[in-house]
Amino acid sequence: MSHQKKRHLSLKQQRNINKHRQKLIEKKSLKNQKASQELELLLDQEDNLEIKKGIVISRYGKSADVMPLEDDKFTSSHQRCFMKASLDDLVVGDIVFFYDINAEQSFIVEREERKNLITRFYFNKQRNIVANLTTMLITSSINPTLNTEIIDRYLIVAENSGVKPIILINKVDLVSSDEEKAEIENIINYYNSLGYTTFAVSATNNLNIDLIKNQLQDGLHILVGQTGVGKSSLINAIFGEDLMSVGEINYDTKLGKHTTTTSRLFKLNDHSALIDSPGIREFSLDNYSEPQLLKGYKELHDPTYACRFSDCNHVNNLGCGILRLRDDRKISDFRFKNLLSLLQQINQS
Ligand SMILES: Nc1nc2c(ncn2[C@@H]2O[C@H](COP(=O)(O)OP(=O)(O)OP(=O)(O)O)[C@@H](O)[C@H]2O)c(=O)[nH]1
Ligand SMILES: [Zn+2]
Repeated sequence: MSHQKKRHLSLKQQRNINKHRQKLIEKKSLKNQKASQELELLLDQEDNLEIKKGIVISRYGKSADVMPLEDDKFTSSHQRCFMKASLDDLVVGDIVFFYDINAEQSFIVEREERKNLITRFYFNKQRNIVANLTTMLITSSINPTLNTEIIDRYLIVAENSGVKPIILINKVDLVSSDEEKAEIENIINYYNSLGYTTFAVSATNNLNIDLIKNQLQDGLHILVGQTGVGKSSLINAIFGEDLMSVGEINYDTKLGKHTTTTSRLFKLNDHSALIDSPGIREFSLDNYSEPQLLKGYKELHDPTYACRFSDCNHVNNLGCGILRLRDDRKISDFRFKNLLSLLQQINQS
């Protein structure tokens, strides 16, 4: 293998790949049919095989679809890859190195260290959902009602994973009274004052879609939110006519109702992509601890508002920082209410 072909690899990665290749050679008599086919392919073409860098754009059971990266830029193709057993927890967004064998069967031998990882707890198990996110677009809508508790829940997830949250309040074309308008403006101003970029948008009227696009020039982004808030509509509005689906072959450009459960990655430009992931569309905080929950509340980052006792019930305990925060009017009523409700939920589960 020439140095030219390995130019994207660090020394450690080269070492790992060489070790893997050595192991394959040693295991010539592998019992597993698939593995020996892979082995033969690798050995037959050893000198022609190129190691490429790519990003996982979809996962299916024992395989993954990988989009090759050229000079770290997104491309327009993808190939089906198998992987060594120790890499079977790969998720969309993972950066990998693979032997480029052919479009139907290539082989992943290395994963780059993740910048971050979003997991979800369900069926009693922690499951990986998506890796290496830059932005989480927390989507809500004013119709039927604006649910700020769900916004706060996602903020907790974003704060604990090191992903930048942006809050979208969709369907503002449906605002019907000055009173409602003022209420929404208050909420937006409050989140902005905490340092969270928050936009009132309308997918239907194309309102402020450019503001969203400006935030998505670089990196991997995901839209999350309850069903019906307009995530698919917003993705269509963000992409306009140029929606490019690489996660699925023959995927319709209009994101209408679909039943697929795999995450898909849509390229926005050479350096930016949007992920649509049913796995993270909604989820609870079942496996979050109280300190993690409190970490997700910026108002509590001021150490003067720590509770005096570690087993504080935040209801009538002396020295409760959260109650003091409210008394000092350093937290809005709606955020305080959501906080108590979320604390109750995690303490029940
Ligand atoms: N009035 C109005 N309706 C909207 C807007 N955005 C979406 N909708 C409507 O809201 C409904 C749900 O939109 P979707 O884009 O399917 O919502 P979703 O969040 O992708 O829903 P799931 O796929 O179930 O998660 C559809 O009837 C849309 O036409 C908007 O900005 N204004
Ligand atoms: Zn307390």
